[in-house]
Amino acid sequence: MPFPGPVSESTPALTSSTGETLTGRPIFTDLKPPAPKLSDIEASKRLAAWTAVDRHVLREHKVIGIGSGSTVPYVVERIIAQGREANKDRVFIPTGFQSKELIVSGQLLLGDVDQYPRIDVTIDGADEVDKDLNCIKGGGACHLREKVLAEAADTFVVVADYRKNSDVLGHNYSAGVPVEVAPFAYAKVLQNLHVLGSPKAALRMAVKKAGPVVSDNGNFVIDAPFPEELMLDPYSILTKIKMLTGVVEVGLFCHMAKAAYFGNQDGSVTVKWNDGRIEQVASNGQGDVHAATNGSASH
Ligand SMILES: O=C[C@H](O)[C@H](O)[C@H](O)COP(=O)(O)O
Repeated sequence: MPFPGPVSESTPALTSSTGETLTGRPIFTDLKPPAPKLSDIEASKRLAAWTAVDRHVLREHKVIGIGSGSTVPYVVERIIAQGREANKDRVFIPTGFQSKELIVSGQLLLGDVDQYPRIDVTIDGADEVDKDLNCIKGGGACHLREKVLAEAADTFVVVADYRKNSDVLGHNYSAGVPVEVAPFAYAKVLQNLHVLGSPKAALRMAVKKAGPVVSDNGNFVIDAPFPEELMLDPYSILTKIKMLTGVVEVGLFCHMAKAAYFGNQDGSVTVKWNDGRIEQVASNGQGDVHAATNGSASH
């Protein structure tokens, strides 16, 4: 795949309208969307992904984590658009089969987290993000590797379309909390989850295969929906589930993301920061910041 688009190599340092420290040299690329025209949702994903890459994947970043899901191809697209020069001495760490394919087909250098346990920036999608930047992840069964890459990163950034922007986890993504389990322990963990307050927790079944979904790590996945009163405190649920023997990882990412970018239908981007600020970036790139109040972060 060619590296499209001209890239300015002599861009001055960016000062964010949020006061966010964007100390490095950003790499500006052409923001005009290429043909063909995308649906509203796809355009929103692309907008979020491109904005996040422009702000967080900087010249000095050499080890970059690439997440999973339907928004991530736009992340890779925008990184490729930064040009061969910017990417020639970078290494990209995938969170699973899909992102590995994106990296390889984009002719980017593939690495793994065992070689690079410290990552400059990881950008990933999410199934839902609440007002405190807690996320449900794992709708694609990738959350174990995703969490390792998020933890390993100096900066972890989430990108998504407006449907993922929520006040309370579970409002928009009702399938439940994804729980990766060792296959032989799944029935015991299911019972434990029922007792913990998720009576409808169920093994995730494959669609075009008889039997359960098997993760990239060879494990099963349980989806455990919890009532709103429990989802108000996702960290507490996370710790309880994580203590169950047989659980490999839980798709609740608490206190991890620095910022979440949501593309909106009107062409703007809502950015929720981990200090509570909410920034509206208009389609002309101008930011408008206000503090989050009374949980009104949804767009
Ligand atoms: O396991 C999958 C990942 O956590 C994805 O990042 C998440 O499911 C979001 O995927 P999508 O952007 O396709 O909704």
